[in-house]
Amino acid sequence: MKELTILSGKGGTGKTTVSAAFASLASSKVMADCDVDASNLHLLLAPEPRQTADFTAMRSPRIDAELCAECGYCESWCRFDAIKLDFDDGYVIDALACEHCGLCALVCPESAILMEDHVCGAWMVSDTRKGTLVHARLGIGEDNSGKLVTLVRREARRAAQAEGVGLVLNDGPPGIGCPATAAITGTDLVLAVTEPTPSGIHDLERVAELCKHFKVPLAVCINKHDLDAEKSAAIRDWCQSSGADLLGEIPFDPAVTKALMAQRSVIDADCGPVVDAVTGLWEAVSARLGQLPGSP
Ligand SMILES: Nc1ncnc2c1ncn2[C@@H]1O[C@H](COP(=O)(O)OP(=O)(O)OP(=O)(O)O)[C@@H](O)[C@H]1O
Ligand code: SF4
Repeated sequence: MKELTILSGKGGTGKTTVSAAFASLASSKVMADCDVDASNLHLLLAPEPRQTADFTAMRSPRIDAELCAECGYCESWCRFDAIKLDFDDGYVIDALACEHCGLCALVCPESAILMEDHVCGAWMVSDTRKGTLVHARLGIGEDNSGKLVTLVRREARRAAQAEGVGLVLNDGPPGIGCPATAAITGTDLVLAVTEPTPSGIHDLERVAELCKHFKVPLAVCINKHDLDAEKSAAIRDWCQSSGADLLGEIPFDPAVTKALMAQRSVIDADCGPVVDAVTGLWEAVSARLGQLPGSP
């Protein structure tokens, strides 16, 4: 089984546009929406959930006032200043400052601090007109998005195995933080969708560093390449000098936004020259995946 993760660093470069197009072009695959903070692939795929489950993760610690000896040990260890002495309530935890590291529970000599799980989101396995989609929803203000991305990927691989499907397509999150890291570790190939803008180029370099660190091969696609010829040339040069495979370039076309507003992929909406560009990109990505170790 092969796993492709589509990333960008900068948000809004066209990850979901490309992921939805690949979902239309790949004959056999399971899709995973790894943008759990602001998922939007489901808007294009009209999923019908066939399995729904709670996502539980570690919450803020709770101090049991009965057991607490008010020694102040936890306060002195907490590097986030999240534990304070309240003259009425004894030692209390500031939920906004707490980073859930759990150190206080480890150091408390009275075992007075409890770490409890709570429901902070949900994940779903759904039927769509393009095949199975695994997606998730993180509650407002909740942490643990990296953990939820890992869960979504695991369930997508599980579904692919059960269905005898050889490809998992991950629509990745923006940025290079914890959710992006969780979306690329152990994946076979990252396709970075970039655009010819200063932040597009800057964030492409950051994605490349991340891929290098986790030893994941990087391929690149320039979306809206005709909006700035000079910056697109700079991206081509960068790909050549850094050894990243430039696998395709997609022109700007207002029909793309119209297609997405009609909840259709650019392939299904037959978006003129964009269709040829994305089809060529998909063929190049498939060929690249086929050359990777472990391919039939
Ligand atoms: N080639 C293109 N021509 C014209 N508009 C485009 C093109 N590609 C993407 N867009 C538009 O850019 C916007 C962002 O695209 P998309 O949602 O695919 O990006 P994203 O990287 O998934 O964003 P996010 O980081 O928010 O998930 C959308 O309005 C889309 O219609
Ligand atoms: S370390 Fe334990 S006993 Fe000491 S103040 Fe903190 S919660 Fe109370």
